[in-house]
This record gives sequence, structure tokens and C-alpha cells, in this order.
Amino acid sequence: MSQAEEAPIRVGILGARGRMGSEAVRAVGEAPDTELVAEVNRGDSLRTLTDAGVQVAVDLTHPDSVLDNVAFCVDNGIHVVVGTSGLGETELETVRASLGDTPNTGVLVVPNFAIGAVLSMRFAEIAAKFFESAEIVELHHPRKADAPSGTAARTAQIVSRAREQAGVAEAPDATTKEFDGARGASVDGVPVHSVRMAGLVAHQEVLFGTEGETLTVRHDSYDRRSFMPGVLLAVREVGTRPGITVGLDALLGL
Ligand SMILES: NC(=O)C1=CN([C@@H]2O[C@H](COP(=O)(O)OP(=O)(O)OC[C@H]3O[C@@H](n4cnc5c(N)ncnc54)[C@H](OP(=O)(O)O)[C@@H]3O)[C@@H](O)[C@H]2O)C=CC1
Ligand SMILES: O=C(O)C1=N[C@H](C(=O)O)C[C@H](O)C1
Repeated sequence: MSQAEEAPIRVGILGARGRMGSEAVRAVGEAPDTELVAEVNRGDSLRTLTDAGVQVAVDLTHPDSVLDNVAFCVDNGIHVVVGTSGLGETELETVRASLGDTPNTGVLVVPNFAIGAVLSMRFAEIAAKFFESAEIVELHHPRKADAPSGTAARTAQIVSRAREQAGVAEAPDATTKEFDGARGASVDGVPVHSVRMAGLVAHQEVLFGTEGETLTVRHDSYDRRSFMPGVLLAVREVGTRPGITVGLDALLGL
């Protein structure tokens, strides 16, 4: 059977009625090489996935639900693309341990599916060691459950690691007196400021500063369609990457 004749990938979407889930339902339904065979909404049994013979599940639910959903998929040998924010290092360790029983299963955790966002994180990583100061401002729609965003947390981790590896000193900051939260949340030592505002979708600025100059790396998602090429790429690739992969970087050749 040639590649063009291969059977479409059988996909299940968790959180199918949500803002992201409904876009993903449309994208997976329209792509020629993927077939939407299961939709799971709050209260539905996860057995819907196994009953439908799902090969790849896409989790777009809620930070409180995602770990249980991933555990079910891994236990049942279903590859899973995790778009939901909320899987930190501790949770990833739990998933890693459970993968011991189904080592061929892929778990692809994607903090941000938008190609521009992935690139902006890489640009921030490159810039990180050249500036004394680094801070992140993330701006989202007001119905978002988590703060800071998964993208901001991941960006802070990447920036922090790059600065540490290059031996950059702590950013200058003379603050000794402040209102709670005025300097943002410290994520791996990088201040992250979260804005929630009607009219926005998903936006982020990584600000760098040093003597006499600043650099701002900004990305804007104006529409959730911006995430769909990344969702489809992840669905197509997750089955070829056993174990845990974080981010789309490797899939994009970055
Ligand atoms: N990686 C990326 O690029 C992106 C990630 N996201 C992330 O995706 C997640 C969803 O975002 P968004 O679509 O805006 O949120 P929504 O609240 O619009 O959608 C989430 C949906 O999941 C449902 N849900 C909650 N728990 C479960 C469960 N256990 N099983 C099945 N369905 C469930 C919700 O139902 P109910 O309404 O009844 O609670 C809702 O329909 C968030 O974590 C967000 O940060 C968002 C955009 C891009
Ligand atoms: O909730 C959202 O909308 C988004 N969530 C992801 C995150 O937490 O980073 C990705 C994107 O920012 C949109």
C-alpha cells in the first residue's frame, strides 16, 4: 500500500465541545489523512476512546483533568497529544513512569501549537544570554483557567536554562517594597506577568533589556485556527515518537 493509500489516523478529541476542541474537531474532520472517530466531553467515559479504536487522542480539556486522561491513554496504548496546560515536571515524571508498561506509546506535550509561538520561544532562547534583564508578559482571554499560561511557563524555563548555561548574573532589581504580585510570578527566576482581558485570544511578549537597549519578542494568536496546523502535525507525528516529547520544536526541525 503506498503512502497515499494509507488508512487515515483514527483520532479522538477530549474536550471536543470547547473553544480549542471544536476547532480541532473541524480540522481533524477536514484533513484527508485523519479521521475523527471519537469525541469525549465532560462526564463521558474514556472507554469511548477504546471502543472507537482511537489511535491518537488529543487532550484539550482542563488542567484538573489532563493527567487522568493521559494516564488512561497510556494504559491503553493510545498515543496522546496534550494541548492542555498544567503538566509540570512532577506530572511528566508520573507519565514517564507509566510509560514503562507501554514503551511504544507516544506522549507529545505541546505548550503552544502555533508555529509563530514555537519560533518565538526559540528566538527568546537565543536572545536570553545577551541581556541583563528578562521578563515575560502573557495576555489571554478572560475565560482561561490557568495563570501563567503553559506557554509562558515553558518560555521562562527555556530562557532561564539558557541564561544559567551562559552564566548570566541575576537580573538587576532594586525592589524592596511592593504590592503582592506587582513583580509578577517568578518562574524559574523569570518574572511572568499575566493579563486576562476581553477581546484577546493568546499573546506573549518576552522582554529583554541591557545597557541602552531592549528587545521584545512578541507573538499573537488572533484566532484559534492558528493552532490547527500544529495540532495536525502533532497528530501525524506522535505515533512515530515513543515516550514523552515536549514541544513541536523537533517536529519542525528546530
Ligand atoms: N497548546 C496550545 O496551543 C493550546 C492550549 N490550550 C489549552 O487547552 C485547554 C482548553 O482550552 P479551551 O478550549 O480554551 O477551554 P474550554 O473551556 O473552551 O474547553 C475545554 C473543554 O473541555 C471540557 N472538559 C473539561 N474536563 C473534561 C474531561 N475530563 N473530559 C472531557 N472534557 C472535559 C470542558 O467542558 P466544560 O465546559 O463542561 O467544563 C470544555 O468543553 C486549556 O488548558 C488551554 O490552556 C488552548 C489553546 C491553545
Ligand atoms: O488557554 C489558551 O487560550 C491558551 N493556552 C495555551 C497556554 O496556556 O499557553 C496556549 C495558548 O497560549 C492559548
